[in-house]
Amino acid sequence: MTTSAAASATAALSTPSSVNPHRSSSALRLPASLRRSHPNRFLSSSPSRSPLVPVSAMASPAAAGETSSRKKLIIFDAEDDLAASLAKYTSELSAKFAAERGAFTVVLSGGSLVKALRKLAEPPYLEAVDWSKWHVFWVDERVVPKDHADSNYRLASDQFLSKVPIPADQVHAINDELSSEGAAGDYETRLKQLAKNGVIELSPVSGFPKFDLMLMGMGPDGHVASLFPGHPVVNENQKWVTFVKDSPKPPPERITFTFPVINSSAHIALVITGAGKAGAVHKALSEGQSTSDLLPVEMVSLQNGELVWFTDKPAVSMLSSI
Ligand SMILES: O=C(O)[C@H](O)[C@@H](O)[C@H](O)[C@H](O)COP(=O)(O)O
Repeated sequence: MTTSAAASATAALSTPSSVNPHRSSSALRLPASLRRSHPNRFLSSSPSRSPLVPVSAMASPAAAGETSSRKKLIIFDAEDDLAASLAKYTSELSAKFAAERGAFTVVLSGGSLVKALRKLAEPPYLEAVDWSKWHVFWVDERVVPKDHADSNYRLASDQFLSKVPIPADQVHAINDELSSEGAAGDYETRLKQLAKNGVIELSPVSGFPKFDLMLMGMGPDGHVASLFPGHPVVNENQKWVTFVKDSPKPPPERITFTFPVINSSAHIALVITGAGKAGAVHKALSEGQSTSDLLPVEMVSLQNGELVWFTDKPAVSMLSSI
């Protein structure tokens, strides 16, 4: 999508303010193909000025006892705007969950997502966020020692966690002394204990853990967490945590949350930037595909929660061909 296409589309859609209190005056009309009923269809927006403008939402109204999910796609002019918006979004959820239940469970991926969190460790968020309520988890981890250059724990620790005062015993890293299979089982056992203690909520719908916020990236091939296209673990529907020994993205051994856990989340922020992701974004937002060849990113579909794609213009640059 060119800038001018985005700009001219920007004025066209108005979103009911009842759906979204943060409504921007600018919103994007997407092609009809993006507004149809595929589970991953979104409305979209291009907030160039506001720090947080989840402009459009597609909500399924929920009757009592039913589930509802909301999906948004936000397109930022610059990565710095994205990082500012992500910090605001996260801090608002932190305040909400800390007030509602005295804990905020946050799940991180590796990759470029971690850099996008940098503004949380700066004023005003550094002082304003109640870090004592945070419990941090990993949606996936490479099976390497914690001080290894490939470790997602180390990445998050170096770039984010070392800069904010989260109590050390609330940072739930994978046990790096175990095999991939052992580490996955151990992590699942620890999550179950934290669910028993009430730190992690359980979804009344699925019985799987319901994390307050997952912050995840997507690979150029459409993978999320360590759930890669065509790998059998994408179909795992019993375990909370599983492992792979043959990840196409090095290193090969990883542990990963399963889709039932990911899709039970209360909120997911999917951070997707750069032209290298444009093909997968295009595929994910295209119609006419069968449900048998879904990319992992297309399988992210919350039962009862909010999924927000935080993207930039290069990442959505192929959408004009839809
Ligand atoms: O450990 C990992 O490899 C990640 O958790 C992985 O799922 C990552 O988030 C994506 O590959 C996106 O990474 P980039 O944003 O760096 O492309």
